[in-house]
Amino acid sequence: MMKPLLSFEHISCYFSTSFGELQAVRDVSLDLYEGEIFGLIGETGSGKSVLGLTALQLLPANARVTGEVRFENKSLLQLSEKEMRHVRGKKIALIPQNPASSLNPVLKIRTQLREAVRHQKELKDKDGYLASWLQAVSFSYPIKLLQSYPFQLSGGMKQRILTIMGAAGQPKLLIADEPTKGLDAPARHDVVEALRNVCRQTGTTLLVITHDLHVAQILCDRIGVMYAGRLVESNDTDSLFATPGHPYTEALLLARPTAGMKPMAGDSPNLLQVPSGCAFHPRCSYASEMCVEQLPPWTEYGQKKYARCFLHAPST
Ligand SMILES: Nc1ncnc2c1ncn2[C@@H]1O[C@H](COP(=O)(O)OP(=O)(O)OP(=O)(O)O)[C@@H](O)[C@H]1O
Ligand code: NI
Repeated sequence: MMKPLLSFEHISCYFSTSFGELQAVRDVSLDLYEGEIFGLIGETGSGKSVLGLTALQLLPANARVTGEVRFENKSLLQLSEKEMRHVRGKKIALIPQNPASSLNPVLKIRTQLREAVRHQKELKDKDGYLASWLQAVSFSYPIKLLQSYPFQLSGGMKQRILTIMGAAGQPKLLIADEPTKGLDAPARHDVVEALRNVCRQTGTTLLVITHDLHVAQILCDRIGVMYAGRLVESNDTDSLFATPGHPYTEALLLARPTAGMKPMAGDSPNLLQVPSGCAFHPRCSYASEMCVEQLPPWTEYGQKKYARCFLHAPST
C-alpha cells in the first residue's frame, strides 16, 4: 500500500463571487495510496467537495485552481477536456451526492447500469456481471432488481445502485461525496458495507467525503480533517479517534452525540475573512499569541500522523 495513486500537490482553489474572490481550498497536499479508503471530514463549507472535484476537473467556470493533481504519475490539471473524458468514469469515478437526481426516473435500473459498463466490450454476460455487483452490495434478488425503476427503491437502495454505477466500470479511484446523506441508520450501514465490499474486492481506492464521523470511523483506513479550506490533520482512523492530533478534531469528537454533544465554541469561519495565523485560533482553547500571528507548519509528529498545529511543531 505504499505507492500513491493520487496526489494533491499544493492545491488551492479560488472562486470569483460578487463579494470578491474567495479561497475555498488552501494549499492542500495529500497522497492517496492504492487500495486504501481515505475519508475527508470537516464542517460544511470547509472545502471537502471542492478538493474532490479538482481531481475530476468538474468545478464551475468561476473556479480557479493552482497546484497539481498527479494520478498514476500523470499530471491531471494539464489535461484537455477531451483527455479528461478518458479519465472520468474509467479511471476515476464519482459517486454523486444526490441519488434522487442522479438516476433517471423513467429508465429501468438494468438500462442505467448497462450504460456504466458499455465500455467493457470484453464482457460477454453483462447482466450476470451486474447481478454479481448487486450481490456484492447485498441485494438479495438481483435479477428482479435489474427490472425495477428508481421509484420502487428506497434512498439507501438507490445509493447502493450509484455505488455500483461508479464501481462497475472498474476505475482505480472512486470518489464518494456524502454517500450516506439523508439515510437512516440501517440504510447508512448498508451503504458503508457496500462501499467497503466493493473496494476491498476490487482493490479500488476510495476517497469518501462525509460529515458523518461514525461513517468515517467504521469505513476509513485514514482520515483527513479540513478546516476553512486547509487540511489540519491526517491520521490513521484509530489514532484520530483515540488521540486526535488537532484541537479542531478534538472539538469535533466532543460534539458527537455519543460524547455528550458538547457544542464547539465560536462560529464557523467566513471564507471571505479567514482569521490570521491558524484559522481555528478564535475557537481554540489551546491558542496562544503565536497561533494568531503565524500559520503552524504541517508536521509529521508520529507514524502516519500529521497535524498543522503548534502543539506538535518542533520548537525553534
Ligand atoms: N460555485 C461556487 N461559487 C462560489 N463559491 C463556492 C462555489 N462552490 C463552493 N464555493 C465555496 O467553497 C466553499 C467550500 O465548499 P465545499 O462544497 O467544498 O464545502 P464542503 O466542505 O464540501 O461542505 P459540505 O459539507 O456542505 O458539502 C463553500 O463554503 C463556498 O463558499
Ligand atoms: Ni461537500
